[in-house]
Amino acid sequence: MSSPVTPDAPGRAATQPEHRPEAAGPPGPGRRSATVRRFLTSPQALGSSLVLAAVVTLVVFAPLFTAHAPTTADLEDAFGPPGGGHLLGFDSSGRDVWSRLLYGGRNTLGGALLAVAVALAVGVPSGLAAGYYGGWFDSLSNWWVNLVMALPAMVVLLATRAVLGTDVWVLMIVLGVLVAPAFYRLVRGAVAAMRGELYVDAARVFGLRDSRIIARHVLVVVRAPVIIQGALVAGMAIGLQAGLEFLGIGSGDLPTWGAMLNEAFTNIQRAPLFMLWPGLALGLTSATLVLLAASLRDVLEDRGTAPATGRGARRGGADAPTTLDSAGERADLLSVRDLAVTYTLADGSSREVVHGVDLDVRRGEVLGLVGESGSGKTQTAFSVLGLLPEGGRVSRGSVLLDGTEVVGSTDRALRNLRGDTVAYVPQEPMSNLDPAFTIGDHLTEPLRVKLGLSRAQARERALDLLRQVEIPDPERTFRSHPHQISGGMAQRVLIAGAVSCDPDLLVADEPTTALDVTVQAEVLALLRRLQAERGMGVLLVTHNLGVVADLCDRVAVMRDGRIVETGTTERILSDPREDYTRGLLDAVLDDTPARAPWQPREAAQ
Ligand SMILES: Nc1ncnc2c1ncn2[C@@H]1O[C@H](COP(=O)(O)OP(=O)(O)OP(=O)(O)O)[C@@H](O)[C@H]1O
Repeated sequence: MSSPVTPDAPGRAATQPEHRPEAAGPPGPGRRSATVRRFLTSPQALGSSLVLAAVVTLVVFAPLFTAHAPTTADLEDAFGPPGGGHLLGFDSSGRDVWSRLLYGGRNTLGGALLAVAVALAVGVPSGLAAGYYGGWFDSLSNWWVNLVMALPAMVVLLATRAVLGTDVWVLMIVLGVLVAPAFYRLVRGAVAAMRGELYVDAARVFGLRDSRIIARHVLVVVRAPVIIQGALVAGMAIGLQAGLEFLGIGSGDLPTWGAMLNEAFTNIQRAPLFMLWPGLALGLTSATLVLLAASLRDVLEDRGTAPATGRGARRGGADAPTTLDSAGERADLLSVRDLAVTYTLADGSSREVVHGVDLDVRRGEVLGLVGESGSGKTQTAFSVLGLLPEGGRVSRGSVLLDGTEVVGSTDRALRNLRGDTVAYVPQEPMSNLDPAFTIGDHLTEPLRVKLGLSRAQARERALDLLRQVEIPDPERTFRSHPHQISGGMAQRVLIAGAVSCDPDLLVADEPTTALDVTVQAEVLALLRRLQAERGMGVLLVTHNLGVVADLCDRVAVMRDGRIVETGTTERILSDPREDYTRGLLDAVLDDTPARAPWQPREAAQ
């Protein structure tokens, strides 16, 4: 147990925490403009995108750059040299090479684009769903992906040609399906890694839908790697398609760079230069795509990354026996009865970690849930929020929140409760803020979604909330990213977010544990003031009896997954009936150095 801290100066919430130096991350104008700036100052990124843009322009606007049709043949012109408006001369059938190069590029690039689009359409949504939801869909899609990856692409394409014909577009669709696993694996891995991040939970607690969380928090994470992979796959598709055409497997009558190569190869003795133009076009485009992918990786991935503090990181392990306290009439705001939480472990066995908990929080009341680490406080709190970690479930009991049963509720019903009936203040403020978004984004999103405010109204309200939580420079903080503010400020921001939709109940899980001692006192004072002003009920999870003494009306003491004693704070602190509670109190006295009576800081120095 970390050493308990009793707030020194109740009621005084100073404004001391300041912005962190800009050196901690990209400065001022925000990450988007920093990314653009990085892109524009990278010669490789700029050069490759300019070359690609030139190729695409030539190909897309082919009629503007050539007056000749790519299929008009005149055998009299066969192998004719450049001249008379024919920039690169004639091929073996007397067709204009320049025009075939431009129109052929349309089919080659269009085919590659189709393959990438199919791969994205198949790979990204399935990767998102498998990574985010896991479960049977994940198992099934992994099996399918392994199967597809085991198939040799060229053989499948040859078989497709035999069955479905020589249409190059059909071949590209099949190629798209074959390369979709590259996107699937990339996205699934990234999403599964961030699924446990606390800011994803925080977004859920704000009552946001899964689709919105995925669009807002998850897609942002995979956006950069998907773009990079897209450029690489496009280069690969161009190469594969040209290879097929070169082997004479594609549709011979459609001009493509691969078909031009094939035709040039058959005449290599007579006109070796024929190989040059399609080879150059293919080489230049593929090399440009690879260079562009590499520079996009440097530009896009040079961003702040989420602090890797998944929720699993702070869990311990223990199991144990039984006893129960409290019951009687159920409170109007939160009433928990006989709550049990069970985890399914990796070996398939089950483990009950909360064993029949009863709890009540009345409107405007602050209940402290105390107990040593691993006693089940957080599991109880997560059950109230309907937000148990993966593998955990409420295996028994009832959680009535403002008259609505949380246990067994649909996602929709839970979303309706979160934000305006119940809100959450977490233990680790930084992990609960998505590093890709500004503080303003974090605060305005729930206001717009839950309260239906316009962008301008949400901004005003968010700034007002920042003022209420005593952030010194609200405008600046609004524009800042999480890494630009201190932990204390981040916790104030999360408290502002939690009270933004006027919840009836605030669940605060060790809200000051991750903060340093001086900031702890300020954040507690802030919570006390907001609770009093708004008349909120609070379920305060803590192991710190000092915090309990300062904030709580009543206390429930938890041990090994059970409530062992409940009572008013005064009674529990002055006359504990259980040895365990007495032990907790003794630990506070043992751990805390003897202190002189409180006096103002200046006087104490
Ligand atoms: N994902 C999990 N799988 C299995 N058991 C878990 C999991 N998460 C928590 N537990 C177990 O549940 C019990 C209660 O954990 P809980 O996090 O509620 O404790 P706590 O009192 O909040 O402690 P702390 O203050 O350290 O967070 C512990 O024995 C823990 O090992």
